[in-house]
Amino acid sequence: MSTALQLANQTIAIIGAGNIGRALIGGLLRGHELAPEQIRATRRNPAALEALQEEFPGIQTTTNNLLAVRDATLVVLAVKPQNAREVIEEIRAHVQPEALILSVLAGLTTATIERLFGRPLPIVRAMPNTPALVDEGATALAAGAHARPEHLELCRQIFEAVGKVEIVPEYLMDAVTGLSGSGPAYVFMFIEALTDAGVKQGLPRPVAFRLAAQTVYGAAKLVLETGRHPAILRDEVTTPGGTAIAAVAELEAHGLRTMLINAVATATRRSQELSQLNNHD
Ligand SMILES: NC(=O)C1=CN([C@@H]2O[C@H](COP(=O)(O)OP(=O)(O)OC[C@H]3O[C@@H](n4cnc5c(N)ncnc54)[C@H](O)[C@@H]3O)[C@@H](O)[C@H]2O)C=CC1
Ligand SMILES: O=C(O)[C@@H]1CCC=N1
Repeated sequence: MSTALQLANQTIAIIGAGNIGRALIGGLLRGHELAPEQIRATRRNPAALEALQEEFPGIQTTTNNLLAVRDATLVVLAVKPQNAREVIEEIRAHVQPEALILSVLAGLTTATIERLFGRPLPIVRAMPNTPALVDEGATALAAGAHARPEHLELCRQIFEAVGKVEIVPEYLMDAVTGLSGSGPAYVFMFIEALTDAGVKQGLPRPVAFRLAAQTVYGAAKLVLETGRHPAILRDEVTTPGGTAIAAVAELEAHGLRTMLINAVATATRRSQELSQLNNHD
């Protein structure tokens, strides 16, 4: 029989508190279940750590990973994939035997992480995205071989503080990385392009920018809140013989859908390649 792990009882070390790590600290503290003193954050740049301390008063910040992990019950690996090996080799002898490892690293399997630690340990793999910074993240979680359901639940609580969570089998994490992990980049390009399009038609850039961003936000909200199929919602915009259908035909002619399908396939392949690279000694 497994017992639930309480977020309030955790001591959390965030190794590599950059964009994603910072988003998690914000979400954890806004949830009010955890005191700032229960969080230790590391990164390389002392000035950036000072800024983090100012943003989140009370958390412990250090450039010393060993100091951060020694009493941690949950260790979050949030460095870039290329720094993962050195960081794991540095901390592995100092991580508590019972600690849960939560990895947000793209393209590093739980089996590889376990091999780098050199012993069986509970690992949960997460693929969040940067809208977690404004509590609108989309995160997928996958359990490693030794993670128990209560470990997965604890991680779900952490990411639900900064957005929506899906649980998937680990083999789907590359696809998640291609879709929602990398997806904000595609949407930002879309907003930028839509802004340029408005400027080309004579709108002042700040006005075009606000209209473009709000259109993307509002359309996403309409899909999520109504639960209706996007094709039906699109049909409601396209007045017969009107403006929207003329533009839709143009987008179809230039292969918008195929472009996105291929872009996500390419990002998924790249995530698979990174997994292969990281699997080799
Ligand atoms: N940026 C994104 O949209 C997403 C990133 N990820 C994953 O999250 C991880 C972090 O990405 P970001 O936050 O964007 O990167 P980032 O570069 O903002 O943060 C990484 C941090 O790690 C620190 N670091 C590097 N070496 C270190 C060491 N030896 N000890 C302690 N800290 C060290 C750096 O100082 C930096 O602050 C990556 O593995 C990436 O695959 C996952 C999902 C989305
Ligand atoms: O581009 C990357 O590798 C990371 C993972 C998902 C988004 N950014």
